[in-house]
Amino acid sequence: MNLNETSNRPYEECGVFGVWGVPDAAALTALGLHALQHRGQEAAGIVSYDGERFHQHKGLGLVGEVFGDSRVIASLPGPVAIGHNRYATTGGTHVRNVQPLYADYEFGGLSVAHNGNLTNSATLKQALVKRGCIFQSMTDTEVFIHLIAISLYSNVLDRFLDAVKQVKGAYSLITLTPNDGLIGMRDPLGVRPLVLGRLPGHEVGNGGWVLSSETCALDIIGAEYVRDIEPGEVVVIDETGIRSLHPFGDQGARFCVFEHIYFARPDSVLEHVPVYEARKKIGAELALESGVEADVVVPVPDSGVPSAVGYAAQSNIPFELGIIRNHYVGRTFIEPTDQIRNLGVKMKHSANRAVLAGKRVILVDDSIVRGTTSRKIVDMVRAAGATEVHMRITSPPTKHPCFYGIDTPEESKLMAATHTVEEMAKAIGVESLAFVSFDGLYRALGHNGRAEGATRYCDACFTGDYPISLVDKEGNLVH
Ligand SMILES: O=P(O)(O)OC[C@H]1O[C@H](OP(=O)(O)OP(=O)(O)O)[C@H](O)[C@@H]1O
Ligand SMILES: NC(=O)CC[C@H](N)C(=O)O
Ligand code: SF4
Ligand SMILES: [Mg+2]
Repeated sequence: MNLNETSNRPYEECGVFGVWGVPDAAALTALGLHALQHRGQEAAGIVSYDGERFHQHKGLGLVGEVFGDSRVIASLPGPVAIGHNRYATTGGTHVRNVQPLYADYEFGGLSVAHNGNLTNSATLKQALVKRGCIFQSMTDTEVFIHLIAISLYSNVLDRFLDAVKQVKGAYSLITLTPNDGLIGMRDPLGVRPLVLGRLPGHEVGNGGWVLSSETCALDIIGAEYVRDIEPGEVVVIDETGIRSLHPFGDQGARFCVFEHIYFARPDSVLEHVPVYEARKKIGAELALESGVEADVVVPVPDSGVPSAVGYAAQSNIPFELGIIRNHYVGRTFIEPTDQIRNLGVKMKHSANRAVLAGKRVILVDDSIVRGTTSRKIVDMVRAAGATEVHMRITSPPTKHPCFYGIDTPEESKLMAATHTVEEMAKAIGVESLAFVSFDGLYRALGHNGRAEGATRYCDACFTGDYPISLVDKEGNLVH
C-alpha cells in the first residue's frame, strides 16, 4: 500500500537547498532550486532569516512560476535562506503541504526542508495528536516540527537531535534556526543525498556555506563542492564555524541506487561518482549482458540518454535520436487517470521517422514502472517503420514500492510485480526485453557485484529488501 493519497502517478522526489552568510541568500536559493527542478515540480518554497525575522514565500508550481517575480525575492531579505522543491510522498498537492515548513517556538522561529519519507510518521502523528499537537499540514515532515516543540531539552540543537532520534525513514534535512544556525542532516543510512559546498569570497564571518541535494545546484551559483554530508551526520553552520556530529554512530550506508539510475541530474556527482559516467557504464554492462543485432540504438529521452550512449559505444551500433522529446512537457505526468497519462506520453515523445524507418531498433530506458511509457514508445517506433524493436532497461525490474521518498505506485500497478519478463515483452510489444543484472548494475557503480553493492545501497524497489523498518505499513497506518 502506498502512503500517498495521490499515489496514482509516476515517481519523483524532492530537492533541498540552503545558503548561509551571503548577500541575496534568497536569490541564490531560487537559482539552486531551479537547478534541482528535476527533483520535484509540484511546489516550491523559500524561507529566509534576516537576523531578526523569518520571511517565507511558497506556492504550487515550478520554481520559475513561484519565484519569477523579482518582488517576491525582494520580500525574502537576509543572509540565510533555505528552499524546497516538492513532489509529494505523504500528503497531497495542497498549499498547506508546501515546504519548507515553518513554526514559531518559545526560542523563536524554525524552518525545515525535507527530502525523503518517514516510515513511522503516521504512528508518531497519532501519538502527537493525542497529546494535543495541532497539525497544520498532512506531510510526514511536520512530525519534526512537533517533536522539536515538545522536547524537554533547552537548546534548539538538542531538541532537533531528540526529534530525529524518534523518527524512522529517509530524510535529508536542512533546518534554519535563529540561534543555532543552519543545520544539515542525512538519515543514519544516508538514503537521500546531501552535499556541502562553499561560495568563494564569503569567508569573513564564516559565510558562504551551501547545502544542496545535488552538486548541479552548487555549479549554478558558482559554489565549490566541499564534500558529501555523511550518512547520519549532522552539520551545524553558524558564525563560529562548521561543526559535525554523528549522533547515530556508524550504521553503514544504504544510498538509494535509483538516484544513480534515474533521479539525479546527469551533471551531478553522487558519492564521488559522476552520474553521467555511471549511467554510461550501466548501458555498457547491459550491452555486454544482453546484446542483440540491430541497426540503431535509440534512447528514450530524457533519462535513457546517457545509458544509450554507453550501450551504443559498447555494442558498436550507431546512437541515433529516434525519439524526440517535447521540452514543454515535464518530467512526469501528475494526471490521475491512465487515459490522460497515455495522452501525456504522446505529448512528450514523438518518433523520428527518418531514423527509424526500415531499421532494427534497440530502445534504451532506465525503468519500466507501469509500462505506460514503454507501450506508447514501442507503438510509435513501429508506426514510424521500425522492423524490429528490442527494449533494454538500465535497472532491474521494479517489483516493489518505495517508502523512502519516491512516489512509486502501489505494488499491484507495477508491471514487473505482476508479469514475468517474457510477459512484459509481450505486453509492450517488443521482439526482446532485457533488464540489467544486479551484478552488472553494481559493477557499473564501481563495486564487485551485488554482494558488495547490497551493503552500500538501498535497492528495495527491485529486491524487496527494505533497509529501514516500515513501521506505519506494518501497523496498517496511513497518513
Ligand atoms: O513505466 P512508466 O510508468 O511509464 O514509467 C517509466 C518511465 O517514467 C520515467 O520517465 P519520466 O517521463 O518520468 O522522466 P524522464 O524524462 O526524466 O525520463 C522513466 O524514465 C521511464 O521512462
Ligand atoms: N519527495 C519528497 O522527498 C517529499 C518530502 C515529504 N515526504 C513530503 O511529502 O513533502
Ligand atoms: S526503494 Fe528504490 S527508489 Fe526507494 S530508496 Fe530504495 S532504491 Fe531508492
Ligand atoms: Mg523516462
